[in-house]
Amino acid sequence: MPASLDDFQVISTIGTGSYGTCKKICRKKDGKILVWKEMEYGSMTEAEKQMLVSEVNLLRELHHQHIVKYYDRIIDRTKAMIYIIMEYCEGGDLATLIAANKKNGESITEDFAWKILIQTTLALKECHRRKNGQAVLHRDLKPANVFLDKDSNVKLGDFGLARVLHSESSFAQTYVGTPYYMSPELVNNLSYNEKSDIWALGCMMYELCALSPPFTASNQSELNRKIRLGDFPRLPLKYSIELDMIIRKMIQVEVSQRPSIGSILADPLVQKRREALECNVVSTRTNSSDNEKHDLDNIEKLRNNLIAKMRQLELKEKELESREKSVALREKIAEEKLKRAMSLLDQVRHRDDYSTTSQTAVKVTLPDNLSDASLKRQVTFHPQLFDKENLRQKIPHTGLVKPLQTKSALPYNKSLENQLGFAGYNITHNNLLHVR
Ligand SMILES: Nc1ncnc2c1ncn2[C@@H]1O[C@H](COP(=O)(O)OP(=O)(O)OP(=O)(O)O)[C@@H](O)[C@H]1O
Repeated sequence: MPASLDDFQVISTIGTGSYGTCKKICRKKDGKILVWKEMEYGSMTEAEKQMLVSEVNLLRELHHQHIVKYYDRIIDRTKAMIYIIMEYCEGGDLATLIAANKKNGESITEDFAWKILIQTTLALKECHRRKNGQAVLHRDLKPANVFLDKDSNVKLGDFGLARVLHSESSFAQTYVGTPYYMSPELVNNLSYNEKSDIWALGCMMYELCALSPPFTASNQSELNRKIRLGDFPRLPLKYSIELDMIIRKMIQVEVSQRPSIGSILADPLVQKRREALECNVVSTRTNSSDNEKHDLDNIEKLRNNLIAKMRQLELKEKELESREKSVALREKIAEEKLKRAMSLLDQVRHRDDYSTTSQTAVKVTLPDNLSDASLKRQVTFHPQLFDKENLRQKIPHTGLVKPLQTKSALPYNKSLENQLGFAGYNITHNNLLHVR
């Protein structure tokens, strides 16, 4: 029994396109959520109406996991309306995704781009499969016609409908989309073919990644000129050269240079990506072999994490080793300097021993700026005892001494400052000897 409008309950309006309004509906008998597209056919000729009906019937034969499933059509003659009932794609469409990414300054991942490319190609392959010797072309491949299910898998929509609605009919005149994806052969008024769908797929993939179509212009003739030239910028650098290359191949002005669906799918990189994609799909199911695979994946991940951590440790060890080496080197330099200082000090002592007078003693006073009278006294010490221990004994409470200008064989001079300074004493600019 054919379905009737009463079999469904409208839940909400999803949106309105060029040809009609899309509504979310519930099938009463089992509660299944679907959508229908309401289109008014009043302005169509009888031939167009027939064509529309036969196309919708054709859609029912297109069964593919990446094509929006068409369930039924209901014709309401009193209102001259046709309702096309289809699978509900809760992930929305790619046009909405592109707009959201543009707004939020985000972009899709490389993996997601490959997924969309592969799944849309598979959907096109199913459509391009010749029926009675004639390929079914999409003719309106664009982000707004590529939907996503709840797991972000592709569901190609509006298939075949575009074929009818874009024909040279009065109805087709209502099409108001901007033809950014028009291929050079269409710009040159040549016929649409399978490779025109490939061109559109390349343009769509480009826009999905770059968030802007490959060819843009403010008017149709400028756009046509750019399309004929076929020059467009590289994809943003975050995308691989391989992805850029495959999209570039699809957007080639020369039709024969564009790859067919078959050659896209035969590309080794596409095959590798496809295998990975199919593995992922399998691992999301819940049978035991999937669980085993999931476990193996987890072990592999853990192994990779361990390897990465070991590499980090190795790097840290190397860093520590080189730090140790540099500390050892610095210590060695310091030792040598100390040795040199001690030997200079020895030379000074030796020179002082050589002198036979009382000049061997160096008189030291506390600096004037120490106000405590008890501290303001002269201190005498022998250069032989000129080391930290003795100075501390001789000058309690302070490390400051002032060498007197005596007949000592140890006159204050810059070199002495350097020698003593290094050996543990500082002599400041006003002849203050500071014990460190
Ligand atoms: N099967 C579907 N599942 C979920 N949402 C859908 C489905 N088909 C269409 N939509 C949504 O309904 C709205 C209207 O879609 P429709 O296809 O009528 O027009 P359009 O694609 O936005 O524009 P145009 O008709 O110019 O291509 C869009 O927001 C679209 O994403």
